[in-house]
Amino acid sequence: MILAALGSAGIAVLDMVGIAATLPLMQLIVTGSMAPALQALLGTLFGSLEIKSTILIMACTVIGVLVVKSLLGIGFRWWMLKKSTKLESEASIELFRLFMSTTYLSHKARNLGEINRDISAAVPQAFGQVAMGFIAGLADALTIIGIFIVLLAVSPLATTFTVIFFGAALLSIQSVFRRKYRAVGLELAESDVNSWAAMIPALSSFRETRVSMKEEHFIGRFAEAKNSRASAARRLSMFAEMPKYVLEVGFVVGLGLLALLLFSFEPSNAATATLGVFAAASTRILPTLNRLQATSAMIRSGQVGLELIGKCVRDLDSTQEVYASSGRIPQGRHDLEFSGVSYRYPDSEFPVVQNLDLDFPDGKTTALVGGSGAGKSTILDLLLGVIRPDTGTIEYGGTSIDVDPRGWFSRVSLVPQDIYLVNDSVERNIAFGVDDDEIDRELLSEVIRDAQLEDVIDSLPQGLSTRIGEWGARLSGGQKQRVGIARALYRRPQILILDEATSALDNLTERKISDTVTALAGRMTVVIVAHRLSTVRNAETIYFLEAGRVAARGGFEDLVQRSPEFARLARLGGLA
Ligand SMILES: Nc1ncnc2c1ncn2[C@@H]1O[C@H](COP(=O)(O)OP(=O)(O)OP(=O)(O)O)[C@@H](O)[C@H]1O
Repeated sequence: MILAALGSAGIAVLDMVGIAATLPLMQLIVTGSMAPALQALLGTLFGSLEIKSTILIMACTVIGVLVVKSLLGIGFRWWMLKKSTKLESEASIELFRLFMSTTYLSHKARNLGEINRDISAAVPQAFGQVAMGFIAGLADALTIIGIFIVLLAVSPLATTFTVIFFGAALLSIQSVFRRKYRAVGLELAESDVNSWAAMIPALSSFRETRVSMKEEHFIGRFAEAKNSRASAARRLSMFAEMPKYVLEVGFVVGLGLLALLLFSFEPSNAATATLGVFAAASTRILPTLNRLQATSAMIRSGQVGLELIGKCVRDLDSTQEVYASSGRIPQGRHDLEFSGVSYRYPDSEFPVVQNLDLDFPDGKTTALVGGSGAGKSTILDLLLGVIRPDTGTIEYGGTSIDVDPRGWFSRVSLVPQDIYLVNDSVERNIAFGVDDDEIDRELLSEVIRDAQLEDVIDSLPQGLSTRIGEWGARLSGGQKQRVGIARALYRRPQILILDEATSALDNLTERKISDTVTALAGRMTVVIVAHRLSTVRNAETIYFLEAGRVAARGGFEDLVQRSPEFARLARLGGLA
């Protein structure tokens, strides 16, 4: 910022020199004479000169100064753009990093459209418009001040008049447009969120949108947002340009009034020379003033971006979670234990899970079942370590998982119900988030075997390199789940968690996936969360949950005997 201000000041000084040099040139052209000191200086430098040669030397000096100023101006602009675009990309990266290190709960409460607006639109608005605007405005303001200092030396009367005249014009323009710029900035930011809000649901639920024939509804909402953006952008450009026309008229009127003033108070020769200098200065002042106006529009509308980022950063700062790696999670394989765990969501009145004691013995399969709202997903989030118990402990091999979150994350792997598959190769979908040259081919083959994916890959046209479409569109539900299991296994977890991983599958496919998981038994601890009891039939221990508490615990047959509610559900599922 300091360098930018210095650069702007340097260019303003050159501007001053350029304008100052035009004064003796104008005097020479109009009156045929110039200040004796300057005449003496030229005499010392070039010997005695004819008037034509003197004019030529002075004209060359003015042109030289302007050329140097322009070249420096281009260099300065290039340097500024380099700095500001770099800062802008750094700010976007930092904001993305903040979004990625916020707590899981605060992330869940966010809106994707707003995240996109903040990173992709508000940051450029704040940097491109506000920061760059301030620097450009500073350069222009300094240039104008510099020119006025020179003009003040030429004619204090004319300068005072010009300052008052243009100052009043500028202030009135500002007072008319000031609020409009901000309102337009708000509209631009709002329409960005709205266009996303129309696009995301339509594209994410393409099939439902098609069958329910709601395409036009979403296209209409998108069009509304885009039209509102176009109208706001049009108004912003117009508001930014409007002052130009006002100033142009002001310039002609101002020059006429100035001529009147000068010719009333000064001899006509001197008045003509002064007017000439003012006319020359005005050709420089006018575009600069126009730019200053446009910059002010840019800054005001961009301020909305700055405010959005400020709010977003304050909010993110208060929800940042540092996931340290202390290396304290014990090496090797151990049991996982919940003791007296209770948890209440910040906005819920009562604890969602209460005083839970759960054991997940090493190498065994443990299942969590229960009706909707029983607390299964909450327990799973506690187990993953993305939320923390209010009371009680979760320990792995006797060490709380809280003391080493990163160490703990490296031991667990999750197969969610809706696996997010990207439109990329099978290979990249399994080794998710790993650079190509770092993919461990041996491990890849191993997990493909373990997830019983070999036949699927053999049937694909380009095998492992086949692109599987957005959300794995080329694959069946069961195949997607297998890719999900392979992805989870690629991380070599000690605890594999399946969250309703088979709930959307038909019985036969569910059976196959269950067999795949059963085949992993003994090699790792498996935790299955399910509604459907058929999925958990083979689990060594089943926790039957009701309203956040363990209603019953045991093997499948054991629970059918001991829990009437469990037995009822098993009968409903044709399992008892
Ligand atoms: N982010 C949240 N904020 C407040 N309450 C929540 C939040 N998430 C879940 N709950 C509440 O906690 C309770 C348990 O929810 P949870 O999702 O753990 O149940 P579940 O057994 O997994 O249900 P389902 O089988 O329907 O997914 C529910 O009453 C739910 O409304």
